[in-house]
Amino acid sequence: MEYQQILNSIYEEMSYRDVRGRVASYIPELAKVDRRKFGMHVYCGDHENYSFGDSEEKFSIQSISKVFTLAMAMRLMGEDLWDRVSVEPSGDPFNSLMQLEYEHGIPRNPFINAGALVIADILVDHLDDPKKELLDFVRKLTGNSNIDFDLKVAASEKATGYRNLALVNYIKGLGNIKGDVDKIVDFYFHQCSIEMSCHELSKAFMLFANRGRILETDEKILKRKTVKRINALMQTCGFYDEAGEFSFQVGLPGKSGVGGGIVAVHPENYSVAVWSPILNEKGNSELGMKALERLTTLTGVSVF
Ligand SMILES: NC(=O)CC[C@H](N)C(=O)O
Repeated sequence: MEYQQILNSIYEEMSYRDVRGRVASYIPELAKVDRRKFGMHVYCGDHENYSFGDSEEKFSIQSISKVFTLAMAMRLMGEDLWDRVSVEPSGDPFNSLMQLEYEHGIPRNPFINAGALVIADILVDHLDDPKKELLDFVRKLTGNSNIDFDLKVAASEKATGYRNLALVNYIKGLGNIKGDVDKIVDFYFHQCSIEMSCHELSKAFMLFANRGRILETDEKILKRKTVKRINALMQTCGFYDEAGEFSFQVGLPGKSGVGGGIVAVHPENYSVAVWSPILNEKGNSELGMKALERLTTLTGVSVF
């Protein structure tokens, strides 16, 4: 079967009516999103794109942004980065504080909130205008200069971001945050608020399926070793305490966000983004996971 046929059958088979979860509400602005939204985009190459549903509609990428900031931090710090953040799955929810105390403020991995806040500290420390440089980076990967923050979402998260404030203060107390905590959470809330469509996300993530090169321009952005490391981290840590289940069902490295987006890559082959805002109890898109399971089952292609 061709990719477009496979996507068509996933779209026909599946609906928001089949899942029981809820749209994220702890960030009030996200609760306003229509639960019926559902889209997917597969990016194989410049002229090979396949999609269905709401694949062109922008949504809040939330924790998917942690992959972009990790890539930027690795470009700045190389292997020294691993003195500040570890590379093990946490087995705990994304916003957990538990492990920090007995692991001396070194977060388990860069994709839980604790780790992403340490990465945010590094970017705020190294860059003159970190928000602008992050947008420039994502715009370059997609070739799309209109990618931007959703300032309402950033403000909404700031107003309710008690756990993230607790995390950043706690890690600072344990000595692994250098900068000003308000600046760090401000950057973090903005990175999470970036709005992108499935089309744009799958295009951006071709970087990790194309040996660190931007597909359209062939510009080399990341070393191959860096791509290997980031894909390995997506495989083992991209879904927090559901990383095993995602590997088991889908069999691709990937990253989710509480906006209901999931991006996954098949290294050296394709990248796929899916969006359905209904989340399961682990904070990952319920329909999105099911749709990706169908994709790798129907194509017969996964990394395993
Ligand atoms: N898993 C997520 O997407 C969480 C991101 C969200 N901005 C938070 O910090 O809670």
